[in-house]
Amino acid sequence: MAAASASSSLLTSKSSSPTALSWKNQLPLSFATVSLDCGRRNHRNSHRLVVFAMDAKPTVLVAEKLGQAGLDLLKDFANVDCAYNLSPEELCTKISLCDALIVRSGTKVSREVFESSAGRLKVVGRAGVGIDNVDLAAATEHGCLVVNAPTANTVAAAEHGIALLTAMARNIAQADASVKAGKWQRNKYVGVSLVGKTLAVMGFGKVGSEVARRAKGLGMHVISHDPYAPADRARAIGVELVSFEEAIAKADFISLHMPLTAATNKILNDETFAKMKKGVRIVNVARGGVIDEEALVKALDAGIVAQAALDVFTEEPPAKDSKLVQHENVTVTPHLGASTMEAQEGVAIEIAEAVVGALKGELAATAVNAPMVPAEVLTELKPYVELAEKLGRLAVQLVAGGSGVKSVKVTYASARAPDDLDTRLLRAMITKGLIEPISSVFVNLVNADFTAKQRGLRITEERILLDGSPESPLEYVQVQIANVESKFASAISDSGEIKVEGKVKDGIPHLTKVGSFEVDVSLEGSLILCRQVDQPGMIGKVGSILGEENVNVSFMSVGRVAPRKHAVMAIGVDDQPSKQSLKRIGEIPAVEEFVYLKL
Ligand SMILES: NC(=O)C1=CN([C@@H]2O[C@H](COP(=O)(O)OP(=O)(O)OC[C@H]3O[C@@H](n4cnc5c(N)ncnc54)[C@H](O)[C@@H]3O)[C@@H](O)[C@H]2O)C=CC1
Ligand SMILES: O=C(O)C(=O)COP(=O)(O)O
Repeated sequence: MAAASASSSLLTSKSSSPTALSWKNQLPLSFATVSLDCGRRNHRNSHRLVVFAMDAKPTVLVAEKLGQAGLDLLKDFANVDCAYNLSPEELCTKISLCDALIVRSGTKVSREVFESSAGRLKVVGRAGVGIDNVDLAAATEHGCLVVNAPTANTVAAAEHGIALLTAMARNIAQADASVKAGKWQRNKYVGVSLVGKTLAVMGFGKVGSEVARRAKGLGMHVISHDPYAPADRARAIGVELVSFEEAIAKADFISLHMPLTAATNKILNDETFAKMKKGVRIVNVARGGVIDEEALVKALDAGIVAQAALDVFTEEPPAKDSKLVQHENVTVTPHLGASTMEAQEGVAIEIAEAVVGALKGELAATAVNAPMVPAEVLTELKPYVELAEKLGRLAVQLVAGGSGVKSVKVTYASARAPDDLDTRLLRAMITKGLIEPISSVFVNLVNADFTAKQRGLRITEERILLDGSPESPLEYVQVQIANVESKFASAISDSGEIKVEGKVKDGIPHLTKVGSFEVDVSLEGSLILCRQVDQPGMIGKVGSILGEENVNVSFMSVGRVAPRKHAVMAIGVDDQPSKQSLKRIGEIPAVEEFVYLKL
């Protein structure tokens, strides 16, 4: 079960302490066995946490239409409840019965949704790219993983962008409506050519770069603004990255492909429209919010913007009498960028795999609010992950007095260069170990840093660079809690902190130091730490008390200062000794102090 405790903790629930809740208490699933298997899965680079469902399935609420192939994948693993067009209130009511939720862009996954789920919701899957409709901060605070499907609709969105660009330039929508109304207005619908014109692609990510590639094929001169895109990737397809000011000033056409963030909100506004070429044409298949829609109407009326083609709106659907939608120089579609048969099938599979994987405890490759750890790294770190959680768990159980745990220092000693050691996973597990034994909060990879911060727990990390060949990622890990008393005084180091140190030996986490005493005990089951006067027969005395009530001793080690002086004995036990036995151990005359700790 040692692997179970470490692995289940990665993304799921409290489980590793004997006193902690089991999976049954956390997920309304009757998961019986958990084990870690760091193999590759399909094409994805993700580790696996294998969970065997014995008699119940998780429930996945699909709140917007999803392709059949995705639904089929979900149904193999979960109960699937497809309920479309839910009001916010209905969603909040239903969510308390669901382990996962899948949405597209039409559902607001607000803080209320996470609050209403009362901890049951473990995964939100966004069947598409933009996660601006999901309250990520609230998800993280509630330990809920958010995954998206970032690749399957890229081409569809890019093709829609090009469709809008060409349709706008040649007045296709307006001309179509005119002919259908019985008119024949050949002079009214004279268009503009694309060839030789400058297109500014704003946001050179997946969609933007595909739009750029296609526009080059149409003979356009393409420039792009993206502060975070690598210039060589743009150069490779003949696109020059330029500043925002230069892009908007030079463009005949502007196509928007950035995410909606605080920085991009209303990035096209009165001020920026004023800097554009008169007669510029604008395409938006990103998010409505990147344009100040009132400012766009003004710019259209003033002739600064000759035309706009919009797939997305600040409010969707937009008001029926929206001036922007009704404007004769504006072409609109109802957020159709991702809506091709192919993209929807792809997105459905992509999100279903991500959600099922996350429910199984895998670290999702498309996690939006959790560190993504490549499979190779995870395979190597697995025993250290276990060690980290157990050291945190041990250290906090040694704390006494009411001052609270505020300041924790973690030291990683390794021969690896700091850049080769990503400690986020280890830090999250130490945090989990520190917090869970003393609270009802469950901590996972998603919410570890947030939970620590919220509790005023400051975790500082230090790395010690060792000489030698860096075969293993870490030589030892040390956890120190400052400014606290200990119920086991020997755990206080010479510098005044509670200190525990451990290492991985033959793939098994070991405790190797308590305070200033060196011990060596594998971190499995539970542990009795006992300081005694070093004298013969102590091991036998303690062993026979435990043996009398059939408590199996898995490990024993004695660390002493000097022969016949003080020694700390660490005893690993498979079963929990009775209070009576613990009392008897404490009554052995040579025993000066002892503590029983659950791992
Ligand atoms: N209309 C639709 O149905 C669809 C819309 N989308 C939207 O298209 C947008 C782009 O999607 P992807 O290309 O998949 O995302 P992406 O993440 O691959 O690309 C976004 C790019 O925008 C850049 N960016 C961020 N802040 C910027 C700023 N201030 N100025 C300029 N560039 C900035 C990023 O560096 C990144 O390269 C998203 O908003 C997404 O929601 C995506 C698919 C379908
Ligand atoms: O993937 C995106 O960002 C989209 O905008 C697509 O939205 P949709 O899934 O079609 O509601």
